[in-house]
Amino acid sequence: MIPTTTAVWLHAQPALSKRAALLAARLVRAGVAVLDSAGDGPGCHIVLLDDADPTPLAALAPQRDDGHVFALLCGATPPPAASSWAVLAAGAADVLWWPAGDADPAPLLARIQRRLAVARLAASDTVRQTLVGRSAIWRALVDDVVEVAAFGSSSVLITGETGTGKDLIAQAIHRLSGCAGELTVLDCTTLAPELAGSELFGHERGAYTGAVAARDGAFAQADQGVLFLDEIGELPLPLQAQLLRVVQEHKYKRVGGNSWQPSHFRLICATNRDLEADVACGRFRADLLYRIAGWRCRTPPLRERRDDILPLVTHFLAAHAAPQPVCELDPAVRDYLLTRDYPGNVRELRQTVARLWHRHCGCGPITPGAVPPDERAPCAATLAAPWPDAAFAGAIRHALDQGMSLARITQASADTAIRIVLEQEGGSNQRAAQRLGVTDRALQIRRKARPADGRQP
Ligand SMILES: Nc1ncnc2c1ncn2[C@@H]1O[C@H](COP(=O)(O)OP(=O)(O)OP(=O)(O)O)[C@@H](O)[C@H]1O
Repeated sequence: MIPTTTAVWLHAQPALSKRAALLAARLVRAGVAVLDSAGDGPGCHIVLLDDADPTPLAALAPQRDDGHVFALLCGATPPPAASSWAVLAAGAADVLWWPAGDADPAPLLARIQRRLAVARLAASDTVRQTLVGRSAIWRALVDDVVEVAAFGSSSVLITGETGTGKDLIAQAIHRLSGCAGELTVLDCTTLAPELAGSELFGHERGAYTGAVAARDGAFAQADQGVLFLDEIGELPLPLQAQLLRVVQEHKYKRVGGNSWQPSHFRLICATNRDLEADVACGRFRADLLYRIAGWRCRTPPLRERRDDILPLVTHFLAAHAAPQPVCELDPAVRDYLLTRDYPGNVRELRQTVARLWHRHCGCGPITPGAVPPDERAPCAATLAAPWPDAAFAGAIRHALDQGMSLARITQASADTAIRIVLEQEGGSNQRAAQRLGVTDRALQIRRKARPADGRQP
């Protein structure tokens, strides 16, 4: 049952107000607090729509990026697939056919309950303090990871460039999955072909020269826990074949042994390779890929989530500064960190912060002198680069191609600048106004007039 402290906002197109009243009564009977349809706030939003026209979704429930909008399509027949997809594309977390106002709300309540549970876990200190990031793409990934970890048991394949947090995600899945056993980590790049069988499956005494005692392998160690095969894409083909049965049936034989040993483990694999391409060129077995990829996620490179740079910097600085409070950044240092490239992704950012920290001394903010001399040139070049640049012109060309007016483009540019700076300044209106060169009051008025300015235009 949903706690009654949970707000559920009910919105409906005018023609559906009777249906909404019936549904509200059912929800209240189920112990849910139903709030005024005119309001907006934290909690779940339920929107009743005429399935012939799903477009009013955004107007009825102000666009949210927390995945808490549920659409009920109220046509007499099941909605056409295109309507459902259109509603999802407009921002709904899920779409249900709602043929009658007094239908059983249990399916809807189950979905709301799941969303709220995922949101609670994703917002918990343990998750926020380890999987740091506030960009929409990162938060969506964390929601997915939390859901699959805590509410599923499938194998997970994590793909992504080096340094993007694959290892961290694997650790988080282990923590959140609530399994009794440990996280057993095996780096497939370190498996020597002649010892790999023993590393994975263990061996019996006398199985080969030097095997003076029986030994457990990774699959035995991972029993009741999680087995993390890092860099699975580097596994040689013969070893891939050996994994098929144990991954599918959760039983294996030790090297030199005859009996099947059971092992109940959850499998997580990670790679920075394109496994589909490897399958296509015969480097990776398709049958193994299907088995390890019960659920997949991709950790985005830092260049796709630049809004996460400052929160990550604060996170790494806090670790260096503890137990002292984290120090501020001089604006030039902040610009340097925000505009620099990070081919090594978060790992490189972490090392960059460590270098700054080691050169920083005394109290006060970290100043530009802390940036190592050999790293200053690209920064100066970036700052000296002309603006607006080709990327900006490309974005404007795209907007014009979409038929946008000058007013709309101007509006969207201002909205984007405000959104970015507010995110970078942790929501502080005062600091954001200072950076945007407007007064506090002017920014406040604009945000009030355009409440969506904190989101993607
Ligand atoms: N979202 C994040 N929050 C906090 N730290 C992070 C985050 N993402 C990555 N890191 C840090 O960056 C470093 C690299 O992360 P990790 O080892 O998980 O990356 P990876 O994708 O597994 O890299 P590789 O493919 O090279 O093994 C680690 O020190 C990790 O703690």
